[in-house]
Amino acid sequence: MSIAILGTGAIGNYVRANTGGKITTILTRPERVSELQVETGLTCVGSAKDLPEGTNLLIDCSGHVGLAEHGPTALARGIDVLTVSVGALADEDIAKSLTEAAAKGGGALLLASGAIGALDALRGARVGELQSVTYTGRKPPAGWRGSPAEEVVDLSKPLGTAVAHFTGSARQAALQYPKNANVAAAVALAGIGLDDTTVALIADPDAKGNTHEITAQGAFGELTFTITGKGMPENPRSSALAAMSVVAAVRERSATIRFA
Ligand SMILES: NC(=O)C1=CN([C@@H]2O[C@H](COP(=O)(O)OP(=O)(O)OC[C@H]3O[C@@H](n4cnc5c(N)ncnc54)[C@H](O)[C@@H]3O)[C@@H](O)[C@H]2O)C=CC1
Ligand SMILES: O=C([O-])CC(=O)C(=O)O
Repeated sequence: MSIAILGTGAIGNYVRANTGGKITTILTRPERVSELQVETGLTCVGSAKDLPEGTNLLIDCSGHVGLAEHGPTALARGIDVLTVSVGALADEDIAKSLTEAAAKGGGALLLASGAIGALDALRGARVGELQSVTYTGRKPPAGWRGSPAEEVVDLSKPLGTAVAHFTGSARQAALQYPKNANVAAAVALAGIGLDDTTVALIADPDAKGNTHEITAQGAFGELTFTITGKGMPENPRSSALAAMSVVAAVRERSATIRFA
């Protein structure tokens, strides 16, 4: 297995450090190629066109722009792309370009479960009639820095109470909060879709971590799922579980017994 990675931030670095040397190539911005090559000793390239022959997996840990920029080229070359930037699929142009490239080249776009769980239950539940799915994301104020929450609430001052700075569909959430609402998109894609999944995003001074809650009702019964994840030290916006889920997907890729 020859694996490349895009993104050398909090998630990307964790993934590289925990996949036992399986990642041999870094796809980065062209201006960073030489510097990163010296820093890491790995092959570094500035375009998906230049990924070495034989690369069969590109792991995207960069965000929506990176996936939109490099995903289609990799997929068109027949390279599978495992991504945490699930919310990018809320943009119809990006979704179309990824889908067409995958159909043309044979690569598959693999969605990491990321910072959330219960996607397996939703995927099963949607086979029967799934009536409603809601997702609530709750983070400490610092977890919303750099997002549109700042237009609704002053995150630099202590918050006296929890503030819901977004309510709407998963598609709107994913488009407006590219760094915070990938889980909303994952819940939607596993369940009743981006336009029918109801989302609330909350800045909460009492939040003990990044809390994600799903409720769902359908022919299967009822589901309530809550997880309180620890933010990554390098980036409190991103939960450690998101990075762990990518490592798990890489490890399971070569396992003979694995979850389907
Ligand atoms: N699915 C999920 O549960 C989660 C998904 N995410 C997504 O993962 C992304 C990355 O998270 P972190 O590692 O915490 O962020 P980060 O900001 O620490 O790292 C992002 C890295 O990607 C690189 N990058 C960004 N755009 C690029 C481009 N166009 N070309 C090449 N490199 C590019 C940056 O230089 C940086 O190295 C977030 O922006 C978010 O979209 C984050 C948390 C959970
Ligand atoms: O890491 C998290 O807690 C969730 C997140 O940022 C996202 O969904 O983009």
